[in-house]
Amino acid sequence: MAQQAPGVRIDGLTVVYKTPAGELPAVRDVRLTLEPGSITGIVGESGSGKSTLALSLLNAVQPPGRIAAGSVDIDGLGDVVALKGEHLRKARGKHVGYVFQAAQNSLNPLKTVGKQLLDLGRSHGVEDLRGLVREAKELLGRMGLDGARVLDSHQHELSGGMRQRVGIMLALVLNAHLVVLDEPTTALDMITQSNILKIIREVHAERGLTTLVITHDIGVVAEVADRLAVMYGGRLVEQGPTRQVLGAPRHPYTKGLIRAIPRLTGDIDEAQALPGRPPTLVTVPKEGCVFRERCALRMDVCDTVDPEAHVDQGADGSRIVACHAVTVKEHA
Ligand SMILES: Nc1ncnc2c1ncn2[C@@H]1O[C@H](COP(=O)(O)OP(=O)(O)OP(=O)(O)O)[C@@H](O)[C@H]1O
Repeated sequence: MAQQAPGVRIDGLTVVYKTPAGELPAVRDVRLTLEPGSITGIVGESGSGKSTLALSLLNAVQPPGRIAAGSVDIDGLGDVVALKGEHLRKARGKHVGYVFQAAQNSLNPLKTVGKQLLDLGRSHGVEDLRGLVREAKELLGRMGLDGARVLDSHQHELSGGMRQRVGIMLALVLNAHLVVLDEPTTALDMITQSNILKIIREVHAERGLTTLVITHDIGVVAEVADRLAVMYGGRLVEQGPTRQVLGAPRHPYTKGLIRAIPRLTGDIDEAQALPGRPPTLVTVPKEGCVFRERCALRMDVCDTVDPEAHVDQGADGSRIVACHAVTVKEHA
């Protein structure tokens, strides 16, 4: 089954939002490859552009946003940026399963979960609707919920954590082989979160999926992802195999994120919050390095030249870092 997992190649992707100050990029010139069968985590603080990037995988960026440049090439689908209308609708759900960040609120309040499940199945031409319900119950059961009861419930009868799990079920139930999970576990306590991440990993392996997990919580990525991409101010600043990036981070922003998490440093007294705040669309620098305002390694060149992504090919996959200071130090 593993051969069904699609590869994804995002190249030169720029997504802008219209603001009173003009069209400003929330995602800028992003290049990212999701290897077939891998789990990739994208991590970054609020506003770094993670959700916008995730929506682009479905060509689902809504006005006032638009994809201004680049391509998202998915095996079996082609460039989704060029897909339109019915082709696009069919691709969503069937080829690309997704849970949006707002999953907790995205259920229709007037219909039971079961009715929405049937609507989803019908809109994608599923003939075996009984099979679909069976599958949904099975997934909900694995996530610790009473499937029959949940399917009979309306949104208001479910807690935030239950809705989140319903969102994950809806992302997986149509058997899409590319799955995008945006903040899949934010409403959950630590034990339930860990449990859900374990299930996501199991289902990923059983079905031979390619999975993208978006989160602000580097601990989530540490638990679930094979590869990690770090996003800041609409740019990908570091990428690599999760263990390597967490064990030996190279970009000053990645180092700061890791230092801020007691769970990862192992010592609550040693955790240090990252100073300063992430930029907004308006305050993000238009030229030079997007991270320089918060960076201890800032040099003159950072003010004017956007650092290029530097690629090192390793046995476990490439490590990529975009930082002048790192490049100067490591390649002096
Ligand atoms: N509809 C919109 N109109 C204008 N600006 C937007 C819109 N949606 C997002 N943005 C801006 O784009 C930037 C990226 O937002 P995005 O939601 O992609 O980031 P994120 O990393 O997913 O953050 P969060 O975790 O808070 O959702 C932010 O500065 C945000 O304010």
